[in-house]
Amino acid sequence: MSATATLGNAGALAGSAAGSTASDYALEVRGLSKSFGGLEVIGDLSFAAPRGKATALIGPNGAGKTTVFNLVSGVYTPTAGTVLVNGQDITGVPSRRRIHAGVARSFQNIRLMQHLTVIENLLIGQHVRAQGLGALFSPFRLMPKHRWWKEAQQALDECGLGAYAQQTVGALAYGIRKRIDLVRATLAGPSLLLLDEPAAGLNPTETQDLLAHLRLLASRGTSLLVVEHDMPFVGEICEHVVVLNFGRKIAEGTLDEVRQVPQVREAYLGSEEE
Ligand SMILES: Nc1ncnc2c1ncn2[C@@H]1O[C@H](COP(=O)(O)OP(=O)(O)OP(=O)(O)O)[C@@H](O)[C@H]1O
Repeated sequence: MSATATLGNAGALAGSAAGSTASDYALEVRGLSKSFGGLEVIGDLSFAAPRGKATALIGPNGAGKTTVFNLVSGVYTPTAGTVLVNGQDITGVPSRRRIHAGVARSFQNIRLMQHLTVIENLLIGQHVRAQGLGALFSPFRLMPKHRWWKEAQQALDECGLGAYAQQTVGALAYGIRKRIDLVRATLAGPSLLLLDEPAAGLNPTETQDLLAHLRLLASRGTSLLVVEHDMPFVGEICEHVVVLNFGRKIAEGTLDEVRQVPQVREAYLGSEEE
């Protein structure tokens, strides 16, 4: 086992951030804590996600994975600790402005408008990119075929989804909708993309299509942080794995490395293997 398969927070940065420059990491969290009404849900969590790679955040139900996503994306304010994206401290940046720091996310539940077409949904997503005067002019309907429309169509084409552009989202298969939601999240060109259970509910073919889509994003330099229960999926795409239990990091390393950590086997993978 390498030194990166660390136990607990004592070794939190020993195998990740220490000795390297901040720019090596798409994401660093340092000493992150979050309490709700006096109940600590995330405790003194530190880890780093290498730039241009996929990192998995895994752990049993209730371990705190979604809470970490909410802290990184700014939905929650941490009780303590810092969040750095590409070396920039974004801890105090409001959620709506984190896209400008390079952070985008998808959700467990697809957030597309069912009654609109695929391209209309993507254009609405584009609206968050607009700042200043641009924000006053919705790209939706008012400016058909303008630059954002072309970018949205191009993004669909690149992922093999171009034929769906004019179809109503509600009529599409679940796996296609999930990938449309992924295109929506990537249109702003995030450097760090947070994916909450991207493979949940997908059949094997859809899962392979999603993997190809994510590999395309990674090949273009997008760093991924993935919460996922599907370990074969994690093994396919994630070069780095962080394991949480009861809001604390219990291991960090490759999937093979963390599988060997007794605490991980007890907390999560062990029970699955049994
Ligand atoms: N807003 C909140 N208020 C109070 N407690 C919360 C809140 N959000 C999360 N929690 C608690 O924090 C803990 C971690 O929840 P979280 O959803 O982050 O876990 P998870 O690892 O994502 O779980 P799952 O795999 O089931 O999605 C749970 O005990 C949950 O009840």
